[in-house]
Formats: sequence, structure tokens, C-alpha cells
Amino acid sequence: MTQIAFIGGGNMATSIIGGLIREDAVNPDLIHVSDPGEEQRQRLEADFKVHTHAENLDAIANATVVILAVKPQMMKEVLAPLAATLTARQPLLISVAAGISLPTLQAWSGCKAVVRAMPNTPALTGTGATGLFASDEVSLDQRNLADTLIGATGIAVWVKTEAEIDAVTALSGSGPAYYFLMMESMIAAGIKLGLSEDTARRLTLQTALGAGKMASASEVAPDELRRRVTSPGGTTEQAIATFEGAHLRDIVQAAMDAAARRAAELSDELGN
Ligand SMILES: NC(=O)c1ccc[n+]([C@@H]2O[C@H](COP(=O)([O-])OP(=O)(O)OC[C@H]3O[C@@H](n4cnc5c(N)ncnc54)[C@H](O)[C@@H]3O)[C@@H](O)[C@H]2O)c1
Ligand code: PRO
Repeated sequence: MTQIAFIGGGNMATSIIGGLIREDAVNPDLIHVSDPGEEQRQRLEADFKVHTHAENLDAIANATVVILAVKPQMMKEVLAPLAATLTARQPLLISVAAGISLPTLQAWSGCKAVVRAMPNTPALTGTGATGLFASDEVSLDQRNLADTLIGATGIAVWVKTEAEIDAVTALSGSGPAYYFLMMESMIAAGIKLGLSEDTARRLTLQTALGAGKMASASEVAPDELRRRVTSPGGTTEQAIATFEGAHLRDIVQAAMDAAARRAAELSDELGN
């Protein structure tokens, strides 16, 4: 039986735990979460019936998989008191932290088998998208275990180089926030056009859901799906021309470049 420890029980850990339990992928009795926040621990226990601990060492005591879900800036100080135990027990270590490299994680933890995972919060609903990269020391069984665990929260995609994890971070790690910003903007614009807030919100969210589901289910690429909405001389054409005129594609590229750059900066700032 694989016991899983989460170090840090915040937003991302909650999303993964929620996804694992929702999909019946792991018995909650096998999940141990440590977090200094009492409120956080009570919420996790109430929502998911997992074991919680104030002390990180208590969470990892019998774990074969340890998932690091603290802020990158906390990672070094979180791992220091755990390193002796981790070095002795050699669990599979999975870090979801942006920007902390595999060699740094290995040096700070003493673990050889380390997977970097870059998930996203829709994991909570089983619709997560995660990029994965493993150290050479990760065995095939451990790789399959990481794949099965993370795959239960949505899709899991192995990338070929560690550098690609920064690109994944900029794309799908941060990506839900881009769509939420678009939703916020559409709700606000709908209200300005005369809709009630409730109507603008409900129509916006259902449109986002519908577009996402349709694009996922379709054999047809998003550009063609867009064209099918855009009648010549019609309304959508005006909106799309406005987006293109404001160089939306360049804005998206610049935004994702900035996110990827920040991931690399974090690695430089924190990785020693
Ligand atoms: N939120 C996202 O969308 C997202 C997506 C991908 C990756 N990540 C990564 O996940 C990690 C966590 O991000 P988050 O958004 O969940 O942050 P968060 O602040 O919601 O969660 C971090 C948790 O760590 C806890 N914590 C603080 N000190 C601790 C300690 N000494 N020991 C154990 N736990 C401690 C905090 O109480 C908090 O609950 C980050 O490294 C981030 O890069 C986040
Ligand atoms: N949230 C984390 C951040 O903003 C990592 C990807 C999503 O740094």
C-alpha cells in the first residue's frame, strides 16, 4: 500500500488531494498532509478525511511518496530538518514547486529519485494538466506510480528536458489564471453591455466550459472552431478584429515569456 505525504496543504495540494479522492485513486486513509496552519489542517480533514500533522516529520514517517507543495521560497528551510529521514528512507520525492531544479531538490533532500511535476488547480475537478520530468534515478515502477497518481487528477505529460518544465509552468501551471482573467473581463464587459451580474457570470462560465469541452472533444483545431463561430460580416468578426488589432497573440506570448523567465529566475535566486 503506497502511503503518500504532502508537505504543505495549501491551494495546489488541496487540488491534487481533492482530485485523487474524487477519482477514487487513493484511499484517504493513505494520505498524510502536514501544514503549520491549523485551519488548513481542519479543512483538509473535514473535506477529504485525510490524516493531518503539524509536524512535517510526522507526515513523512511511513510515506513511500512525498509530495512537496510549499512555496519555492520555503523549500530549503522545509527540507533541511527532513533531509536525514529522507536520505535514510529514500521515498519517491515529487516537487510541484515552480523553479526549484532537480539537482537542487536532490541536494536539499538527500533523495535520489525525484520527479518535478508542474500541475494546475483544475486537478481538483479531475481536469488538471501536469507536466512531469524525472531524475535518472527514478525507477520505471516509480515513474509509473507518479504517472498513475498525477494522471488521476487529469492528464500527465512527460517532457524530455527539465528546461521544458519552465515552459509548462508558463503554459498550464499558470494557465488557469489566464482563463479566469478572461472570464473576469467578459463578466465585467457583459455587465457594461446591460446584463445583470448573475446573467453575465452564468453565461460567461458556461461559455468557457462549452468552449473548453468542445475544443477538447473535437478533431478540429481551435483556429477552425473559431472560424466556425465567425460569420463573415457578422458580430464575432468585429470582436476578433479588435483582439487582433490590440495584438492579443503578442500579449499572450509576452505574458508566457515573463512567466517562464520568472521560473528561471526563481531557480537562480533560490537554488543554492
Ligand atoms: N497554486 C497553483 O496554481 C500552483 C500550480 C502549480 C504549482 N504550484 C506550486 O505549488 C506550491 C504551493 O503553492 P500554493 O499555491 O499551493 O501555495 P499555498 O500558499 O496555498 O500553499 C502552501 C502551503 O504551505 C504551508 N506551509 C508553510 N510553511 C510550511 C512548512 N514549514 N511546512 C509545511 N507546510 C508549510 C502553508 O501553510 C500553505 O498552506 C508552490 O511551490 C507553487 O509553485 C502552484
Ligand atoms: N502558480 C505558481 C506561481 O504562480 C506556479 C504556477 C501557478 O508561481
